[in-house]
Amino acid sequence: NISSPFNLPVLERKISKINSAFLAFGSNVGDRFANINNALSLLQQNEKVNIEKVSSLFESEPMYFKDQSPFMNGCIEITTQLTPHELLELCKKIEYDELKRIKHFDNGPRSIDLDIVMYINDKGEHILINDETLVVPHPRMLERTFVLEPLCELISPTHIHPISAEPIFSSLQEIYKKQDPENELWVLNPLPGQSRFLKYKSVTKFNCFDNSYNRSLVSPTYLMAIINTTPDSFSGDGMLDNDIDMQLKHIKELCDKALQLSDSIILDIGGCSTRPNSAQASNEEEFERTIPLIKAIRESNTLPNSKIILSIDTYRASMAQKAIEAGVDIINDISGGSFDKDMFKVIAKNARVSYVLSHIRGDISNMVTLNDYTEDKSENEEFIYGEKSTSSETSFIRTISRELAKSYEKAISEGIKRWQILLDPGLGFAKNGKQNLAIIKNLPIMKNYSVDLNDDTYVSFRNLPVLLGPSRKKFIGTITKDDEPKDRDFATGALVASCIGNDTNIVRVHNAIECGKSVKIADTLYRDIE
Ligand SMILES: Nc1nc2ncc(COP(=O)(O)O)nc2c(=O)[nH]1
Ligand SMILES: Nc1nc2ncc(COP(=O)(O)O)nc2c(=O)[nH]1
Repeated sequence: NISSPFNLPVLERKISKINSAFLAFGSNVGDRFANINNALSLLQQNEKVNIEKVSSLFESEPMYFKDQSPFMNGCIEITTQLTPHELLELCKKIEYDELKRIKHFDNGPRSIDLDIVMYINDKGEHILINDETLVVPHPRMLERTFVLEPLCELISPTHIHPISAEPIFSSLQEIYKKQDPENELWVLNPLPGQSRFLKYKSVTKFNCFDNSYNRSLVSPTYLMAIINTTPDSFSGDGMLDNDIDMQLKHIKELCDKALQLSDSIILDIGGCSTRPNSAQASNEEEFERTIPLIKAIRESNTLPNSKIILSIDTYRASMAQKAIEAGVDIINDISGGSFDKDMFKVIAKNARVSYVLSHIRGDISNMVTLNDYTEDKSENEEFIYGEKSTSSETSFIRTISRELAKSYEKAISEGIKRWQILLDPGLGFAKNGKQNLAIIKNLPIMKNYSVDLNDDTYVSFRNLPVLLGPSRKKFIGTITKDDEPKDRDFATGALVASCIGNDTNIVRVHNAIECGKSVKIADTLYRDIE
């Protein structure tokens, strides 16, 4: 387990707001994720450096010299009192002295590479350097999607490159328009255990009808199967008695069928119903219903464990910690960290565990009364696809996104890394039926949303995976006149296909066998996946 280097309490954050710099990191030798985490940890430990932001994690085929392993890349934003040359010295010291990098040849394999991409002084001016040891901005940054893509998560869409005098966003768009496979990237969510990741690939497609270029997912949608061990889940599929053998038998049948259509399956174990106004299970009850089953799944040698990604649906920090110790990969928290103040700290301490950050207002008992989004209280500058947006058409989805961006910023400030986060707009959590449909329809806008939050913090949802959970919810039954949740699977399948058409990364369903077929059809139709 790599301890998170960023879980310094806010008060201890170093005052180093003099200059800022953007660094690119890369690794393609050894445990790439550990190398990167260790390098960032060593940077953070320097008293003249403070890591302000970390991008998503990317994987890409090697550029220039092809005959080597795929690289893991990303970018960070730091504030620093070091000069550019002192910063270069620190990067080299970390690469060679601390992490024992051996340089074979230019563009060759490396355990870690830290490059200065841009350096900006306290007046906000780009520092330009071109001497025999250092060139800033990095001379090859504008030809590298593995630098520009992560960088565009950290800078505003209007950020101009000091040499090209073009917005850096535009340079990236121009590379993508070439539609060259060499420039394609995978986005990764790390999972416990070396080389286990959730992976998503987007490519740029030309739309001949309106001559536009759009990015869309081409990797398979992940199926998250709900394993309700609560007796009172609204969908009535709770496995009443905690009969582990019965549950394992059900899970085996589920996996055998579902894995005929996909390479992996996420099992979301839930021991506490979050149906509106439902009575909340005690800690003990939730523990008894979930942890023994998680352990039994991980200890089973009849289940296809290498293809099973385990999630626990809990808003309790203590439960999350116990589930991580029992072998869970993802914490699925419907509360966005708002029900338990310790949740973010638990996630931050487990750098390889992923976390579903959901939008909600209020709590289980009052969220149904909190779905008034008419007042667009945005005093923030908001962007959609990099363009400023204030239109009333997008007011609702911008409000959801803005509130979720504030939860995201709080999670990051408590040490969670961007690459751990999956977003969920929370269908049915402080939303009525029409609003749930509006979220699904406007999902591409949320995925391409960014905002300048008050304390001049820029948050972008670019590349963050999205999970949607429409399955068997009341808004479906209202439309199809199905009072019984179990009768809503066919309609859920139709809705799941629309979610996939709108670029969702993961869908959470009750009937994983039947909805797994909707996922397969939709992936084949929208993502050209055989
Ligand atoms: N995908 C990918 N390919 C690469 N090829 C060469 C270099 C060498 O970069 P340098 O010029 O900064 O040493 N770095 C990468 C990399 O980080 N990712
Ligand atoms: N990430 C996520 N988790 C969830 N957990 C429970 C429910 C409530 O539905 P259930 O009781 O049928 O599980 N919905 C969600 C959801 O929409 N997203």
